[in-house]
Amino acid sequence: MKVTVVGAGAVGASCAEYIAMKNFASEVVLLDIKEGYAEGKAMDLMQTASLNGFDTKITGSTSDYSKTANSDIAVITSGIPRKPGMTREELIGINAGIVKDVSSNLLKHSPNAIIIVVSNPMDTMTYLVHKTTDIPKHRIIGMGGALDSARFKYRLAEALGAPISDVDGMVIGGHSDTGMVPLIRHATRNSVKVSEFLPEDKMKWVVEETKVGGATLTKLLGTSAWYAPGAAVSGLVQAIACDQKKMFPCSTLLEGEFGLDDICIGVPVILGKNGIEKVVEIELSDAEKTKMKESAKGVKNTNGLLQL
Ligand SMILES: NC(=O)c1ccc[n+]([C@@H]2O[C@H](COP(=O)([O-])OP(=O)(O)OC[C@H]3O[C@@H](n4cnc5c(N)ncnc54)[C@H](O)[C@@H]3O)[C@@H](O)[C@H]2O)c1
Ligand SMILES: O=C(O)C[C@H](O)C(=O)O
Repeated sequence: MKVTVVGAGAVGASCAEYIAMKNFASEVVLLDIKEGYAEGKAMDLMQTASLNGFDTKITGSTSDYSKTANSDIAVITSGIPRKPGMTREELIGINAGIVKDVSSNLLKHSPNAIIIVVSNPMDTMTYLVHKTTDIPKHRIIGMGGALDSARFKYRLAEALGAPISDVDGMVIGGHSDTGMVPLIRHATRNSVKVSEFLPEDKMKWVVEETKVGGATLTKLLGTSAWYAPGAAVSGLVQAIACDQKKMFPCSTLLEGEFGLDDICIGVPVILGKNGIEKVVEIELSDAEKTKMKESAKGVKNTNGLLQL
């Protein structure tokens, strides 16, 4: 199993590290445009192998896509991150060109690869890959919901005063400060609905903190987060590489599901060796449907800025 990660920055390197630590891939190639940067990150990570007990071979490449040839999975993390006060949507001007270029280069050398898009604004970048390549939709996956759901569980555990392992929950919708739809109605502590434990105002707090989870970290760090994003990507890569048939919320092209069309947005999917093997059309309440529609409107507005 060969995995390429384009962009050896904060998220790319974190993602390569988690993939290696989980020890399921034979090879991870990091690629970046900064001279020597990916090679340096790869060497540093390889020097953790004996300490952390993994056998995954990590190599680096400066812009040489021949090194990525025949990758089974390719992750796109190349592009600029936001700074405090910015929205993810403001990154479109620079990142759209990068993502278009990178996906085309990747597919020249790995025509059968499954592509995981991370660069922001992620739902629009996923749509861009769909529009500018000719690969089937089940091989184009946007990562956002897995991360947002992890943040949701973090906030739920905090509000409940419970260990995170007791908590389950999912966030669908667009990966944006206003577009996320945390499904609080479905969230549970050990299969008991959280509404049994939390008052309305606490649940509202959890939802609002989840939606601005990325912005909160960006304010603290001066740039956007990388540990949880890297871990979330590694979870998707492992589900595909190990054919786990796991359910994650991912951004995928919808053609009528959830009443939405011609849009990539976060919905529950089953991930296995073929990429997205199924969109799981869960029943939404009227309020959740309205939030999903509003979220889709926001993503479509951003898609409208693409020069296709
Ligand atoms: N979808 C998500 O949940 C999620 C989570 C975190 C970050 N992100 C996004 O991921 C992207 C990367 O974030 P980061 O913190 O790693 O940024 P970073 O600046 O640390 O790393 C980005 C890297 O991309 C490289 N790069 C730029 N253009 C390139 C090109 N054409 N080819 C190859 N490499 C190129 C840069 O040299 C840099 O090393 C940002 O757009 C950020 O918003 C998304
Ligand atoms: O917040 C960001 O800009 C990066 C990423 O989308 C995140 O949610 O951490």
